Amino acid sequence: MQTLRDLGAAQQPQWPNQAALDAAVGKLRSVPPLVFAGECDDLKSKLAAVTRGEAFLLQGGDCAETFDGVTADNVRNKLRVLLQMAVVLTYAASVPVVKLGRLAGQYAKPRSSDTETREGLTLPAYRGDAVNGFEFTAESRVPDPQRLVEVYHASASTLNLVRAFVTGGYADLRQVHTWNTDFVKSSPVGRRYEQLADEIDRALTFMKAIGADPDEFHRVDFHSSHEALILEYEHALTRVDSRTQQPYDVSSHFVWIGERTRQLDGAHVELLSHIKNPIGVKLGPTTTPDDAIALANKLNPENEPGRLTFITRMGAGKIRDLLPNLVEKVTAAGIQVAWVCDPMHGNTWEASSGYKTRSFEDVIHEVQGFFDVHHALGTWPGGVHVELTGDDVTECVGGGEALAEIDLGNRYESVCDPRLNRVQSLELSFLVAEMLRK
Ligand SMILES: O=C[C@H](O)[C@H](O)COP(=O)(O)O
Ligand SMILES: C=C(OP(=O)(O)O)C(=O)O
Ligand SMILES: [Mn+2]
Repeated sequence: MQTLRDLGAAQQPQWPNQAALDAAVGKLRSVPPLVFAGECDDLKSKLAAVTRGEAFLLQGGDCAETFDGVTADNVRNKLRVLLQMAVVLTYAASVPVVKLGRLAGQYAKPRSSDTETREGLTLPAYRGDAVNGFEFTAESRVPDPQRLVEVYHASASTLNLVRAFVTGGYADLRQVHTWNTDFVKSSPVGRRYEQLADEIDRALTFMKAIGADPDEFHRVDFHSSHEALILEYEHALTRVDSRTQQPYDVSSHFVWIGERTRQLDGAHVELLSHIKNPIGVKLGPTTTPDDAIALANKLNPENEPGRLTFITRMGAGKIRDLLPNLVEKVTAAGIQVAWVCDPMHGNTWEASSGYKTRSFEDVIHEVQGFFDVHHALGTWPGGVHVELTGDDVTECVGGGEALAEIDLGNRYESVCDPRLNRVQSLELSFLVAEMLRK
């Protein structure tokens, strides 16, 4: 029988011990699903609204989650900044915002190089906590399939807390001020947010006065997503839904195929073509319109709105040249797709200190280019996909706090790509809200 790996699967770990892999996969096949297929369908209908130009997607979280990062503070801070950004976008632009965390499963990383060399020592590259350890020792860098079981448990803990927050009152719109308390005095963007929160308070008081049900504001819809990279993991967590008899990848509500694994005949496209979740594909600067059309035909043969999201990541200097032809041809082919901008992955560079970084200004330029291209074509700029954290890290330069290259070492905590910090994330949301309003 042909296996997924026979199809040519890019970016897979070389597991050293087949018996250990079989045991981990066996365990994963027996565990309960992390999400319910009906929830995936709900998200799909929300993404259909994005496709129709009636809603905007905010997708964000770490480049790479870590097992050590599964703490209440870390999860809460990430959720909090996403809720604040969503409020800014919804209120300032009067557009419904679909909230999608890049979390509870984002543990595996594709890499440019299979190895990493430090001071003359070459070891296998770190491929995310799903595969091996970040620590630069030969022992830690050996792929260990037991980590896949740990990914499941880490994802379950994260999702459990997120579900508690979004349904249990933390995400209640009447808490708009509370999300900002430790922040407001220290930054201009915090004060700007506070003014917006005051306006929301007044609007809520008004709505209550005219008889609206305050419980309407008590909970928010929030979904999970990650890159479907490790085939054994995603396949083991694919289950047949008892309602519809259709297969769903129950590791997450939404999964996407990365830029490095989107080969039309490759294993990732094959696997995701068989599941019913809403899915995404990253499209980098080498993508031709024919590539995109062929991917859409294979991944969404019924052309169902909400099923497929194209996440473009061209780079700030290229987007105005490359995106128009892509969007124009895909649209002319009648393809139903949500267009989302990842302004991070085309804009990474190495600072002289050796830290991988991105400039906030490049990020904004790419988003502005994305809006301008869609505006010129009459298509809908459907959302943003960002690497961010709720903490005050120093990983991307620029922004209102004018973080400089020299500051990067102060608090650089990412194990893979540099993330926007809390201030930069909120600033981005105000700028995107302005673009949306226009
Ligand atoms: O997050 C995306 C990729 O895994 C990452 O950009 C690859 O980084 P690398 O070029 O350091 O391998
Ligand atoms: C690997 C990633 O991106 P891309 O596939 O676009 O390079 C990512 O989103 O972290
Ligand atoms: Mn990344």
